[in-house]
Formats: sequence, structure tokens, C-alpha cells
Amino acid sequence: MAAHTPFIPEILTEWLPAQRWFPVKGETVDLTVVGGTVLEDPAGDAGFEVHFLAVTSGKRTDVVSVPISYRSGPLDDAAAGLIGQVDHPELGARWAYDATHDADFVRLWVDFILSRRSTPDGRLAGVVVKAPAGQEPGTEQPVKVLQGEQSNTSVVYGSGPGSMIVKFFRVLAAGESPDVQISAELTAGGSTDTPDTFGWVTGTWQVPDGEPGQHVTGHVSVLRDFVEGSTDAWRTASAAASSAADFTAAARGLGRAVARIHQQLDGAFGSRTATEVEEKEFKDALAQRIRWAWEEAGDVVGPLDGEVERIIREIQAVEGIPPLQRIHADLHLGQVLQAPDGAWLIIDFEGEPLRPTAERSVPDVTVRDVVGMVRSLEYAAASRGAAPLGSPDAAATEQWSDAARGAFLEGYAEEIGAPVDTAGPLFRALWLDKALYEVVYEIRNRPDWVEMPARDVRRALGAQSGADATKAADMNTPKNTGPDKGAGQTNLVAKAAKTVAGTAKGRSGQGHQRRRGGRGQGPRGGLRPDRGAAGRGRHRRPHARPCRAVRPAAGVGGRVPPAPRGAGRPPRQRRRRHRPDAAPSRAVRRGRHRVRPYGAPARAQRHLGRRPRGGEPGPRPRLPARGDVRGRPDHRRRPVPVPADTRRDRHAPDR
Ligand SMILES: Nc1ncnc2c1ncn2[C@@H]1O[C@H](COP(=O)(O)OP(=O)(O)O)[C@@H](O)[C@H]1O
Ligand SMILES: O=P(O)(O)O[C@H]1O[C@H](CO)[C@@H](O[C@H]2O[C@H](CO)[C@@H](O)[C@H](O)[C@H]2O)[C@H](O)[C@H]1O
Repeated sequence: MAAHTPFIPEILTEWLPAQRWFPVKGETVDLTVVGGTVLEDPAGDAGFEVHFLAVTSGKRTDVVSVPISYRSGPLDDAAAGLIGQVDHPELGARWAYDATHDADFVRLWVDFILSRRSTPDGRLAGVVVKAPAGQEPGTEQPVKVLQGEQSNTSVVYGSGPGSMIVKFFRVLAAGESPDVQISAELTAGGSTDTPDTFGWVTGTWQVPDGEPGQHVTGHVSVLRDFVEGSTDAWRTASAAASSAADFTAAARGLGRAVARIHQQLDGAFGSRTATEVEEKEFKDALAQRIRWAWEEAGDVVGPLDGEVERIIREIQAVEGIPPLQRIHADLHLGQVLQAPDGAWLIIDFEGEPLRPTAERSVPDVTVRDVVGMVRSLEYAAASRGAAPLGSPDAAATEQWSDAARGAFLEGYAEEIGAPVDTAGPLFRALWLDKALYEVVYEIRNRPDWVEMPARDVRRALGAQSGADATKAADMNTPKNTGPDKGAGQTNLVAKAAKTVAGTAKGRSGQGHQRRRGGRGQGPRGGLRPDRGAAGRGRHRRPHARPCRAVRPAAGVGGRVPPAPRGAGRPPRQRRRRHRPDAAPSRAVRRGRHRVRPYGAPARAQRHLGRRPRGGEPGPRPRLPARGDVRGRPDHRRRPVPVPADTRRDRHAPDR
């Protein structure tokens, strides 16, 4: 590789931590080169390199992928991808770009996959699972880097029919990425419920801190059909909810699509009965997760501890959980595209994101995905705004929600050929788990949105404990929202809200006071989510982890909070605010000329400490109670979130 000054990884010490996908887990990060290779630019104009870097912070190490393109001058329309300027001993000044922003690199990359090439050193290899129709390698195509809070970098290649989307994974994992594995199997099986996967690139890198010569291989990138003109189902559903437009036909179709995906996954990977041990693990993990989330969210929801415990007892008493199979595991409206012809397409099969790759492929119960989508529809309904309890608007929200949820469940049941048992303990426990997780997620990411899931939890738990047994119906069965029943439901909600208000003060006296005083302010009323944000797609999804005491063991479908990955990481927004003040790393300041062949890893250390502005020791930003980075594969994830900045716009190209 070229001997630039500064060389990798010094050149990246400032740039990397500023990237959304960077899996920072602490204030000090060590960068070590663990692999990389050169791709020849056929035109001879640019230097293309792909670098794999181990990012170590504390006890945790991730491997990130950074393709770089070196140019002799600024590249048109690629300013957003500029890493910096470097000097080459023979060539002089070079402009270094994140190569995903370089159209020539992306074209080469797509050709690399479609021509099933591999580099002479064998470190990168292209694989084709299905050849795209009408794509001639080498054809010049426009590229657009999708913007937004994505955990990877996706680039649209081409325009109009035949265009493709190439995803560059940023945090790599050894072994098969569930996203690639599942989508490839679905494509091979002829699925029309997910975009076609054409091929991928595997990469090989040295195991960080492993024995010399110890290498692993994993997915680095995947190439798919780009569904031109598609919209994100969250946008579609929340827009329909806002205008009170009927969404039942769409929701029914969505239910059918999810059911077909489950059938296809069963066909591709099989299903089986859980062993006794697996069943116990499943129930324990679910119970522990609910308890943990309740610890985090209870203050905001209200004193419904008894109801939460009752649901936990019920799930523990279940004998015989449904068969286990591969599922999506992270399903919500933001993971669904609607094609221009109205078809729903499920995407992003990365699974439980904070878990290690191997655990993300663990089979689970399909009802988890059903619950994920049900919750998302309930969210979409709530996104129209929290109207005063008992108002016609509040009734309309419930009506839309119940109708959409009911239609979704009907569609799912029609396709599967059996009804979904929404009244059973499994559904109820998974629903509560998901809804509480969302409360925690919103506390940490979008505080203005907290009221949406919190209300739903109150409504559900309040209905369970309501004095009027005739109205305390199954919390997830669509309710008749006619004038009479609607009023009854409102009473229950009002009752729950009153209970919250009435007992909030008494908590400490009852020994129920939560740990985090700052969050115990109780529910906020009348909040309306920021429409602009809601319309802009998906949010960052970093999740925190539970305290050690309640962290359950990993197990089948446990969706247990993962091992620590950066607890205490400051909110990204705050980190960013401080980043501009950060001084260059020592290595960069010295401007050393460092050339390190692969195999003799270079190290650079980046201190991400917050530096006070103007030398003033400003107040330290409050850290999330238990923050973690989300940065998919192996990062971003679950189950608990960290603060985020803005919502994603996954469709907005930056060029
Ligand atoms: N096949 C596709 N066709 C059209 N848009 C897509 C396609 N795949 C992904 N997208 C868009 O790119 C965004 C990011 O894709 P996703 O696979 O979720 O990436 P990430 O793993 O980075 O979150 C999606 O939200 C969607 O807007
Ligand atoms: O980024 P991920 O896909 O991993 O998901 C995380 O972010 C989601 C926010 O986009 C969050 O979803 C919650 O909000 C959605 C609306 O924005 C709603 O449709 C979901 O039902 C609700 O859970 C998800 O929980 C979180 O893991």
C-alpha cells in the first residue's frame, strides 16, 4: 500500500470517531490494522484500498472496514466523504476519501462482486447468488450514498430499473452475517417478500490480539436489488394514522407478508421444538428482561408493579412454547419497504443487533416478530399526537390502532392458517417486553416520544387491573371502539393515569423509589412527536445494557441484554459537540511517516475525552445510565438505547 503521511491508521484518528457507525465504547480507542488489500483502479487514476482496523476500547474490540480512495485532487460531489489530505512521497498531495463516496470505487466493487473476483492475496472475494438482469459489468452508473442514522453505509448504484444497492458493512463479524445469510436464502428460494440479494464480498482479517497468522473471514458487503420509488412503511403508516386514513387493507397485506417470510424462513432453515432447557432459558430471559426494563421505565409508566409481576408469573407458568425457527428478530415498520406497486418488502435481517453474530442466528418464536409489528402499528397510531384523554382525537387514535393491529393479525393468521393467540401469556409477555423496551429506548433517544409507548403500557396494564372486569379485556385484542366501549376504555386509561399521579409521590414511602432520580418525573402529557423527525425514518438505535445483577444469561430467543459494549459511552450528540474541540492525536500531530505492511500492525490511539471549550472546565455532560453504542453488526444494539441525535433519513442521498 502507498506510503502516505500520515499513514493508516493515523489518518483515521480524527475521522473515524466522527462516523455514525463507529463503535466507540469508551473515551480511549486503540486502532490497529488487522487487514487490508489494494484494488487496482482500471483507469489508473485513483488508489483504492480496503482497510480492516481493530478498534479497542476497554476490554472490547471491534473490527471496522474502511475503504479509502486516494485522489490527486478534490473529487466532484464527494465532499461528504473526504477524510483528509495526505502526502505521498512520490505523488505529492493526495485527497483521501471514504471510498463509498467515490463512484469509480463503487463501480469497481459492484463489478468485483458480479464477476466473482478475488484479490490476488485472497483477502477479498466476490460471490454471486443471483445475477441481476441486464447488468453489464463496467457500465458507468451514478452512485448515491444513503444518508441517515444507518449502522452501515448503503450506496445506490444506478438509477431506474436495474439499479442496485450495495451495503458496506462497517463493523465486521467473523462468520456469516445473518443479514446476508437470510436474504440470500430467501432469494435463492424465490421470495418476493424481500428485495433480491445478488451477491456479496467476504473479507479475511487477522484476529485482533490473536496468534500471528490467525485469520477469520466474514461478510464485508452485500449487493441487492434497489427498490426504486419505495417508501418506508413507518412513513406510510404514520402518515395514514395522522390523517385517520383507513390502513386496514395495507395492514392485512403486511400481516400476510410477515407470515410468508416466516414460512420461507421455516422452509429455508427449518424449525424445531424447544428442549426443556431452551424453554426454561427462554422464559427466564424474558422475565428478567421485563424486570430489568421495568426498573428502567417504571417511573415513567407508573406504579403498576403488581401487573408486571403477574405477567411475569404467567409466562413462567407456561408449559410448551411454540416451535423455534429463524425469525427477523428486529421487526418494525422501519424494516419494511413498500414498493410502488404496494407490495411490502421486509429488509435488514441482521437480527438482534447487540448480540454477537453467532447468537443472532439462534432460533426464536415467530410471535416475537408479530409483536414487533403490532407495537410498531400502535406506535404509528400514537405518532399522530397524544390527545387529551377522553377526547374524540384520543378515541380516533385508539380506533386507528385497533383497526390496523386487528387487520395485521388477521392477514398474518390467514396466511399461516391459524389465529394468533393474543390473549395468551406468551403474547402478553412479549408485548410488554417490547413496549417497555421502547419506553427505555425513548427515554434515552427521543424523550419527546416517551409518552407514546408509556401510554400504551399504562393502557394495557391498566386494562388488566381495571376494576370493571367486563372492560378489562385482553390487552392486545382489538377493542370495539364504538362510543360505549371507547368510553369504557378511556375510563380505564384515566384510572391508570390517576393511579400514576396519585402514587408517584408515595413511591419512596413504599420503598419503590427508582434509582435514577432524574427520570422519575412521571409521564408527560400532550406530547406530540416531532413530525419532521417522525417522517425522516429510522432513529439511531444504540442500546444500553442492564446492570450485571439483572442481566440474564444468553439463551434461545432470549433477546437478553448483551454483554457490556461501552457502558457509559456518552450520548453521540454530546460526543459530537465536543469533538470539534478535540486536539489531533499525538500521532497525527507529530506527522510521522509510518508505513506498516500488513502483518506488522500499526497502532494509533485516539483519546475521545471531552475537552472543555476555551480551556474552561465545563460541566461534564450527564451520561446515560447505561449507554451503549449501536453500530450494527455487533454494535448498535439491544436492548437498550442510548441517546441519539436526529432521526434518520434513509432515503436522502447526500449527493
Ligand atoms: N433494497 C432496497 N431498496 C430500496 N431501499 C433500500 C433497500 N435496502 C435498503 N434500503 C434503504 O436503505 C436503508 C438502510 O438499509 P438497511 O439494510 O436497514 O441498512 P442498515 O443496516 O445500515 O440499517 C433502509 O432503511 C432503506 O431506506
Ligand atoms: O434501529 P432499529 O431498527 O434497531 O430499531 C430501534 O429504533 C427504532 C426507531 O426507529 C425503534 O422503534 C420504535 O420506534 C418506531 C418508530 O420510529 C416504531 O415503529 C417501533 O415500533 C418502535 O419500537 C426500535 O424499538 C429500536 O430498537
